[in-house]
Amino acid sequence: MAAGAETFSLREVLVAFTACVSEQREVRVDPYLAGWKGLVRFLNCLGTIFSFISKDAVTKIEIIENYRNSDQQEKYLTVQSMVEYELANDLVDLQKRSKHPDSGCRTFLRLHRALHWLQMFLEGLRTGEDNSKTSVICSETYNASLANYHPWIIRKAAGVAFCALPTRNTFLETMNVGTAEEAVAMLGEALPYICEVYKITEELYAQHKLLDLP
Ligand SMILES: CCCCCCCCCCCCC/C=C/[C@@H](O)[C@H](COP(=O)(O)O)NC(=O)CCCCCCCCCCCCCCC
Repeated sequence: MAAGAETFSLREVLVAFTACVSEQREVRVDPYLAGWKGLVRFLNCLGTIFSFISKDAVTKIEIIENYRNSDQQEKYLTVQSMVEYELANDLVDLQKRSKHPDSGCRTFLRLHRALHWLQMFLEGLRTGEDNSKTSVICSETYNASLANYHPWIIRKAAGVAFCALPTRNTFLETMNVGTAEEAVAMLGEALPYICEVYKITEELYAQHKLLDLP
């Protein structure tokens, strides 16, 4: 485990996702990115074998952060306002990546798909047997979700990296939220919020036919 892991608690990350949904049922971008940044820090604690994954996540987080720091920052306050602004101004490549290869909409979609994996993975961890293998939970949930969007070489590299994951109980303790039982309880509290963020985004993207953005 890399230095710094002991000062890090996954609770703060999950709390960020609980702050994502506004009273109008909009998804706030800043806490969403804060949640992902925390997950990336956690992933980095698990070892350098995961750095190709965290680098890609960081690239995507930074693309959206740049929009949040631009002249158009208020247009990127929520996922709803981002979609509305980019579509109204023709800022999204709908068929193939060309004029706007890094639109907020296509970049956010990549994180959104990864959130689906996260939701399934955390649920698998929460309900798994004490001595079950995190690597198995991880690869099963990855194959059922994100893998469908990844080329063979990425799937292969991901599969190799998953083998480095510790057992479920060690993994739960690495989360620094107390005992494995306490970590499971925290997952139970946090997961409905993550599911809600996922569901709202999925509905929005489906409504605008954006779920297959190149
Ligand atoms: C705990 C183990 C973590 C395993 C992570 C499982 C997810 C595996 C994802 C593999 C992605 C490989 C990197 C490359 C991806 C890109 O090709 C691909 C497509 O992008 P493009 O359209 O711009 O080309 N990118 C993506 O799909 C975005 C992937 C973002 C992955 C972020 C994963 C962060 C994982 C954080 C784990 C934290 C675990 C917390 C547990 C309590």
